[in-house]
Amino acid sequence: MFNSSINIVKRTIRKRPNNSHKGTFGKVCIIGGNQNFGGAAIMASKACVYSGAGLTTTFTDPVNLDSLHNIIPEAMFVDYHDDNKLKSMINSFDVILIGPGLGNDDYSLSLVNQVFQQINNHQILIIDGSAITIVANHHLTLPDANIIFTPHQMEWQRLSDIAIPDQNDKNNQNKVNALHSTVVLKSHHTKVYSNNHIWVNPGGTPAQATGGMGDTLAGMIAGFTAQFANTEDAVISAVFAHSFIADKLAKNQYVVLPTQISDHIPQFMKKFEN
Ligand SMILES: NC(=O)C1=CN([C@@H]2O[C@H](COP(=O)(O)OP(=O)(O)OC[C@H]3O[C@@H](n4cnc5c(N)ncnc54)[C@H](OP(=O)(O)O)[C@@H]3O)[C@@H](O)[C@H]2O)[C@@H](O)CC1
Ligand SMILES: Nc1ncnc2c1ncn2[C@@H]1O[C@H](COP(=O)(O)OP(=O)(O)O)[C@@H](O)[C@H]1O
Ligand SMILES: [Mg+2]
Repeated sequence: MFNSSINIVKRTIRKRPNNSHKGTFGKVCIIGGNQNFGGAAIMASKACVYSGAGLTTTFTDPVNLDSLHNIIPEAMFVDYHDDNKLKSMINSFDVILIGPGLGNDDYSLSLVNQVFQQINNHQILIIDGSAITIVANHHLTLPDANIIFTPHQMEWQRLSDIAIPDQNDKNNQNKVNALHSTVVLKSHHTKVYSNNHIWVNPGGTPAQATGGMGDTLAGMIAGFTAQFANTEDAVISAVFAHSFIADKLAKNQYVVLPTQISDHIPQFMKKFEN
């Protein structure tokens, strides 16, 4: 399991061509971070930039602007209340990540609806955190796009109607097929379900059990899928990298912070590039 996962990572993370530029490595939009959960959008943005996405733009509440730029000045900012900007920019991104720290109020719902209405089927849409709860609570119809859900077990219960004790491979795969999406079901043993294929993460540590860890993973998945052509392999590689880095840090640390994982992504990618 570990060796086959390493093989996926090695065939995914390509050496960067000399004649490349930032546009070669994908444009990502991250939508999230209300007045209470700004950290989630910032952590996702940091993870995305450190994963090597060429350009990252964060649509968030303006209260988060200074913190965003203090922590990750490489990310661009758009006020997520600016409907016209969202409308005019949305189709310019390769990957849209919506949900980290988005919250569940009416405005969050309207943002999810706007994205669902405008996204096209060439784009990758990662639905995380609050956005999963919104899709579930409001029974939203999914748009025609390359969709990746990243639920923890409770979010998956809300979305799938499968109670946590009943979340076995057969029940999960049936629901995944009905959703026509990839699902990263996060737990102490995260699994990636796609197209009748299940990958089980060989790594992970309880040192990861801290708020923001999933926001960071969502940002990594955004960064990896923006750069690497095989989306399923890119998702698996991001999940693997996230826990591989955590496992290494946990050898000397009681708890691993999400932002520390991001700090180590560039070294991880260098180690496994091919
Ligand atoms: N710094 C920031 O800005 C941060 C912002 N954040 C943002 O907050 C938003 C809400 O996300 P959320 O995950 O915190 O809340 P919610 O969806 O209600 O789920 C929690 C409920 O599910 C249950 N549960 C059962 N199994 C579980 C499992 N395996 N893993 C996890 N939970 C499990 C759990 O049960 P409990 O453990 O409490 O018994 C509890 O009842 C979202 O947008 C996110 O991005 C956070 O990332 C934190 C840092
Ligand atoms: N005990 C554990 N062992 C391994 N991984 C864990 C453990 N607890 C949490 N994680 C990982 O941490 C992340 C938590 O995601 P999530 O609950 O969405 O966090 P948040 O929304 O606070 O950012 C997932 O990637 C999950 O696999
Ligand atoms: Mg989460």
